[in-house]
Amino acid sequence: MQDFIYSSPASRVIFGAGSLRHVIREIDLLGAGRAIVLSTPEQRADADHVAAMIGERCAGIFDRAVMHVPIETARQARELARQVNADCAIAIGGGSTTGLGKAIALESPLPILAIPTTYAGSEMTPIYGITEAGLKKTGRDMRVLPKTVIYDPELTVGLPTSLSATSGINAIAHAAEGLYAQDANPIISLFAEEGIRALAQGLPAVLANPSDMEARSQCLYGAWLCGTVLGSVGMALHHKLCHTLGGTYNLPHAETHTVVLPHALAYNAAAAPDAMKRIAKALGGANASQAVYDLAKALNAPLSLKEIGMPEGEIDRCVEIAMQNAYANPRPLEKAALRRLLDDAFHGRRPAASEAP
Ligand SMILES: NC(=O)C1=CN([C@@H]2O[C@H](COP(=O)(O)OP(=O)(O)OC[C@H]3O[C@@H](n4cnc5c(N)ncnc54)[C@H](OP(=O)(O)O)[C@@H]3O)[C@@H](O)[C@H]2O)C=CC1
Ligand SMILES: O=C(O)/C=C\C(=O)CC(=O)O
Repeated sequence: MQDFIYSSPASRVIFGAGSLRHVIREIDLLGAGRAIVLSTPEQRADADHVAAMIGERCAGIFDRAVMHVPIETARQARELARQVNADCAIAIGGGSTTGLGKAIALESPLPILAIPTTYAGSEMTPIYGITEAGLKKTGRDMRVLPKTVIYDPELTVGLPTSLSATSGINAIAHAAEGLYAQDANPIISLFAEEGIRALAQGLPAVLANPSDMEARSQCLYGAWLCGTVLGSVGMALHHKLCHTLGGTYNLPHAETHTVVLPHALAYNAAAAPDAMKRIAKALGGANASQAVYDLAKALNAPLSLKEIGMPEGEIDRCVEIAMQNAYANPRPLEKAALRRLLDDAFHGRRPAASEAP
């Protein structure tokens, strides 16, 4: 066994159907008085529900969270939190709403109580992202890690099956790259394997019956574990490519992860054989990249970059951008192979069984 460093994230997690009922107790345990509740405009009803549950402990609602946290939105939310004297922020929603909470925590001492309703996993990471003048900057800061997370699968029943599928594969991507991370460690690898297994089991059952609480619980449990992996070890080629594609062509976040993952795994397969074995085993398949592709297909998820909005003729430009910044990856970045990867992802081809470079 190799030497390793393991740091335990400091979040308190409350998990279970109906666990939202503990929200006042959790505000108390944070030592907070009054909370500002954050949501997207479309999830305003969820924010209203939380506000009604906490009554006079609600200092106000900010319902303007949007994807990628524009700096203007972050400033408005920070200002409202200040005006209403909130000493805690409750973020109910997906990664966009959690991201807004993080932007507040970055510049104030407000602890975040996150109530995730997708599988993106942001609630378990100290990673923040803020978009200014069209450019998204990400960073790591322990101040933004939510202090408490309430995982209530009942709140995910309304997540459409299409988004459940892609958000679930977004979570699997965190775990898959965690298994071959440069700073991987055996504990986080256990989280990764178990997270993939739970999602691979839960997602088809959610597709069959979106109200199946056992399946919803499996998925949210898997999302928690995969989010912990994202927050604990470094990501590699797959996440960098998705960041480039999402930022350059404004592609939808979870869908981009879903399309790219099989191809990023095929690219890295020969350089990370142990990780591939563990990913394949957790997915119940023989080959990691094909098993991810087949799962996405079975879930009726998008399989090509073309169908999610990437324009034709952009692959070379994308390869250039991907080659610009050096980062850790099991296999070195090779222009021709990256081009093949992106071409396969653009057309949605199933990765070949032989994954050797
Ligand atoms: N910092 C980090 O560690 C991480 C950050 N992220 C960031 O988070 C963002 C993506 O997060 P993601 O969760 O995928 O997307 P969003 O938070 O944008 O949510 C995606 C969609 O899900 C809808 N939605 C969420 N929950 C429900 C629900 N329970 N029922 C019905 N609809 C629901 C939202 O609807 P509506 O808009 O209609 O409310 C929205 O359309 C990106 O900006 C990404 O970069 C992602 C992972 C980790
Ligand atoms: O871009 C961010 O906000 C930070 C990290 C992620 O989105 C992780 C991911 O690509 O899923």
